Amino acid sequence: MQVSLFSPAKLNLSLAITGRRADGFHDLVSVVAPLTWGDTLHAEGTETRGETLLTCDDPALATDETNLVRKAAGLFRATTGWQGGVRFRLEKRIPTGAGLGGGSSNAVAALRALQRVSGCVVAPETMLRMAAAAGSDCPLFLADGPVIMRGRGERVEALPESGARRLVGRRVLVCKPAFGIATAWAYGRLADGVARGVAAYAAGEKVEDGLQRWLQSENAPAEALLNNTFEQVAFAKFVALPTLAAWVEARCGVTLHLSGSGSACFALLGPEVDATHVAVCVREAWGASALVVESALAGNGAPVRF
Ligand SMILES: C[C@@](CO)(OP(=O)(O)O)[C@H](O)COP(=O)(O)OP(=O)(O)OC[C@H]1O[C@@H](n2ccc(N)nc2=O)[C@H](O)[C@@H]1O
Ligand SMILES: Nc1ncnc2c1ncn2[C@@H]1O[C@H](COP(=O)(O)OP(=O)(O)O)[C@@H](O)[C@H]1O
Repeated sequence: MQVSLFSPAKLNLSLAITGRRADGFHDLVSVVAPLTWGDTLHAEGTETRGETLLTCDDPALATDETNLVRKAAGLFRATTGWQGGVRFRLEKRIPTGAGLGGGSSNAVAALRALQRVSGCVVAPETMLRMAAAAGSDCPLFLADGPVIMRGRGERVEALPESGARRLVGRRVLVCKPAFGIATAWAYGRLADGVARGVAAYAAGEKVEDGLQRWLQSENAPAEALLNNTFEQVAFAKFVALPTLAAWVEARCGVTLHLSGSGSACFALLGPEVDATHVAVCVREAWGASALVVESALAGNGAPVRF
């Protein structure tokens, strides 16, 4: 059997990091949505028992055991006992180190593909457990629409309909400079700040109150949701980010935000905004090597139940 699965990028519309846990990870509250833009993962069964083959059209991405597609396959085999062979082919479009969740999305696409290729029936709770073991950002990709993500990332619930309809279908412009930002660096920078007495974390209760208010205020636009704890540390270190944000705001009247730990930024585009004009401004500031993509927030509104 051969399957081809779309593996979307994500945007953290809101991202509040609320504190460091005893296990070294951080607790967060984030409204996250998949995009209509992303990678494609192809998978087919092979005759050789136990083999996992992986090729990728991006030569810069390692296809060894560090690749999250392989990690997901290892978790799937260990969990289900499946011993068949599989060949993956990854068509990569989402850049790494971007805060767009490309690797995490690929891991969930691999789990879904393996369900089909192996014929194993896997319960939703088991899919969630495997996804959470693959990476903090993986569970959110089990939903096909906007979610509220909590804990380390393993607690996901569908964004209530009143919120989802203000997000799904919104046009976005995503841009990324030539450099990336490592997630561990960004979390480490927050923790360093706290160690020096800086109030780097968001107050959990205030964040939850704000989110509930946004959900209940039917007229509050998606724009009122946007904030990201990482912006302060990322913008302080990587000055190309605030420089671009100021340039795009002045030239196009569009506000850029960081996605996840960066380095990708995004803007929600109103119907009046000419995305091509914004793209030209981004390239004027960051040069031709910058990635600029127009996409939309995706979702079918189906509830996520585990
Ligand atoms: C910041 C976020 C926001 O959605 O996204 P990205 O910017 O990576 O896309 C996520 O929390 C990233 O999740 P993910 O990229 O899966 O992280 P993992 O591979 O599990 O962990 C990478 C490293 O980040 C730190 N980490 C990650 C998640 C978390 N809740 N607390 C942490 O402290 C840990 O230092 C860990 O070693
Ligand atoms: N299939 C994959 N696609 C992208 N990155 C991967 C993959 N497998 C492993 N990685 C590694 O995972 C790390 C983070 O993944 P990435 O897609 O950049 O997510 P993010 O930028 O959202 O943290 C990168 O350092 C990358 O090398």
